Amino acid sequence: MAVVFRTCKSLSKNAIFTRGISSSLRLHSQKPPTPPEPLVNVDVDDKSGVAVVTLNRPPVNSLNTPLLSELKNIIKGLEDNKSRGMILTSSSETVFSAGLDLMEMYNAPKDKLSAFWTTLQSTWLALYRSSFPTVAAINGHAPAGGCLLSLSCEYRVMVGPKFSIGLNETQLGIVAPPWFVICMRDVLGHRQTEMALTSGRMFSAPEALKLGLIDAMVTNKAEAITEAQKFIAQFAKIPPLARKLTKESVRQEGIKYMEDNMIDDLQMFMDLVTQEKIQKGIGLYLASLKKK
Ligand SMILES: CCCC/C=C/CC(=O)SCCNC(=O)CCNC(=O)[C@H](O)C(C)(C)COP(=O)(O)OP(=O)(O)OC[C@H]1O[C@@H](n2cnc3c(N)ncnc32)[C@H](O)[C@@H]1OP(=O)(O)O
Repeated sequence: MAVVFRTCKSLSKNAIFTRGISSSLRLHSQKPPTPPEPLVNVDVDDKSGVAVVTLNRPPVNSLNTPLLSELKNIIKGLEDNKSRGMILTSSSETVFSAGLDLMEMYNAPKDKLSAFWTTLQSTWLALYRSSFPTVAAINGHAPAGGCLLSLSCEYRVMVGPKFSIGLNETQLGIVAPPWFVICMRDVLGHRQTEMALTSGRMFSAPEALKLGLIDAMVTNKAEAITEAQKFIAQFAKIPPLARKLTKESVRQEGIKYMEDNMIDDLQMFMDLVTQEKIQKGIGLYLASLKKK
């Protein structure tokens, strides 16, 4: 193949060679393919040093391994550059994130399942314990893993009233792992978390505001970003090290849970998701989404 490529390349600079099913060699004269859009975009404001991190995986920003991996690398990059803050939002007009990509969990080989979950764990930990202030500008629906990402930030501004947010796992017949529970309990307290999680209830933005699941409701994305910037600006005069250590201290339970239980948590996920009845449930749910 390498020899073929070299020979052909000399014929035309923009030639791409493909082998068809019949193994015949075909030559297409065409421009080089445009690189794929990044799954996550980052835009750092020169003046404030605040990064707007935009999930960009149409149509619904479902969280697959490559997206999670990109998000983790971006968070690490922001850490290395001593970021002043991060605003997490979506390029979609209606969906912040549809949560975990169910295709990653459906009929997947064990090595892929395992890579998916460990990437989710490490991305979540990077976000949850990040030293800089984090805000979710929730400009669309945020079910399940989408809600988890926003709960892992320090402040949530949501566009309302028509979008919804919540950890709906039980409605799907799956169980939110303990660190999802910790995240929700951090924000809602024990009683409301129990009520929300056992029912898998999704909340409209006004309901979420009343409950304290979000901190502010606005009418569009631009306002959400402005509110997020205002929240982050409050920390301009707080010494970053004191802030970081305090955040770590307040979030100690979740951080420690993940650090101490990564392997058990992976095992729990694998045991649950590979069960036949769970697979069947995910398949039916996916089919119902596609039928809509
Ligand atoms: C086992 C332990 C694991 C526990 C943890 C689980 C956490 C999770 O995050 S599980 C995922 C739960 N997510 C959901 O329940 C959300 C499902 N999606 C929706 O409710 C809706 O898609 C939406 C409200 C987010 C958006 O609605 P909209 O009308 O704009 O779009 P749709 O037509 O429904 O979807 C477009 C397209 O995307 C596919 N899709 C939607 N969500 C997911 C998903 N989470 N994973 C994979 N694919 C998804 C949907 O099937 C459509 O596909 P087609 O274009 O092929 O029809």
